[in-house]
Amino acid sequence: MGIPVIDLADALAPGSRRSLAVARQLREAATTSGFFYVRNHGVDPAMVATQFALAKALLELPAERRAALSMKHSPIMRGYESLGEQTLDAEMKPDLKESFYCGMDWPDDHPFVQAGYQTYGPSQWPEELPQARPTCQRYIAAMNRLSERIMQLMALSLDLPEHHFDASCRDPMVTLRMIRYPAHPADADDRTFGAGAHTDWGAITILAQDAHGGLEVQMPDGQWVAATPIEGCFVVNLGDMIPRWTNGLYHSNPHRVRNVFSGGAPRFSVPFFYEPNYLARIEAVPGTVTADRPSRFVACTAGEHLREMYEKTYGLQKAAGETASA
Ligand SMILES: O=C(O)CCC(=O)C(=O)O
Ligand SMILES: [Fe+2]
Repeated sequence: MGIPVIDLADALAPGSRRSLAVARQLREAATTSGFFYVRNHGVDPAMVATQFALAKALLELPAERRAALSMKHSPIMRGYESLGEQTLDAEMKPDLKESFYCGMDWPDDHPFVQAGYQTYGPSQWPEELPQARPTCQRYIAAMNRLSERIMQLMALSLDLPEHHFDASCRDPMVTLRMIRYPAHPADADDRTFGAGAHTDWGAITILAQDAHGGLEVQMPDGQWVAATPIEGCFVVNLGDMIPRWTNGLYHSNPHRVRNVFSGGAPRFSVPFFYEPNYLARIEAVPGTVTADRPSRFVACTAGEHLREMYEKTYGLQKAAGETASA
């Protein structure tokens, strides 16, 4: 069992000819590894290349400029995360990566911005890279379109109407992250990772990775399998909201990164995290609670779920009034 490649040709628009065939492949991946590649996804390769060039420019700004734009200055965690700031696997050493987080531009008077909800609000942009904001906004728009379509194919895969998740995905919580992994140290021990083993927290992640490799996925039998880069493909994986939405039928699998194949060069990756609307209710969809599969999760809102995850890995204080259920 590996990570399948799903070809989205003739499945990119609602009602397309191959939608049901793709939905079947998606179900197979979702009930096993929770990971798949997508090919013919409709995103211009030049746009992806531009995003990597920007990632390099952002993450190689002088240290004092990166510190000035630290995500610690942002109530919604936009900006720079420095080396070792996050520990994705609490049993391991702090992660050997640095990253830049940004999100969609929301109008200041949007009710979710006013409420200070996680992910809705301004990003921090470096003045010296004026192209950063428009480049990221274009990339996010393309990722939003692809994510919406994957959610529709997921609905079909669950024998639901194609548009079942559309309303939950209006005004989604999205985060674009650009990551730089330094070369893995020669004297690293087995507790050293670029990104420690973790599951993603949201609905779907669309990952662009450079050609070096280093990402591994844990299969249901416990084996770790390399998610080797495939030219022209994104890696898509399901986050923890999906098991909650499907009562455990679909999986969010652990994955981890070690930058060990790059010959000493840094590795760059650009994950895009797509989550439903902050207030969307995440509870088992029709057909997923059965006599054999009794209800396994407490229903919650998407916002409550996400907030709980940030608190876990960054040790954030719980915001007043937010009571995420487990
Ligand atoms: O860099 C990668 O390949 C994966 C990054 C990742 O898993 C994450 O940011 O959640
Ligand atoms: Fe991840």
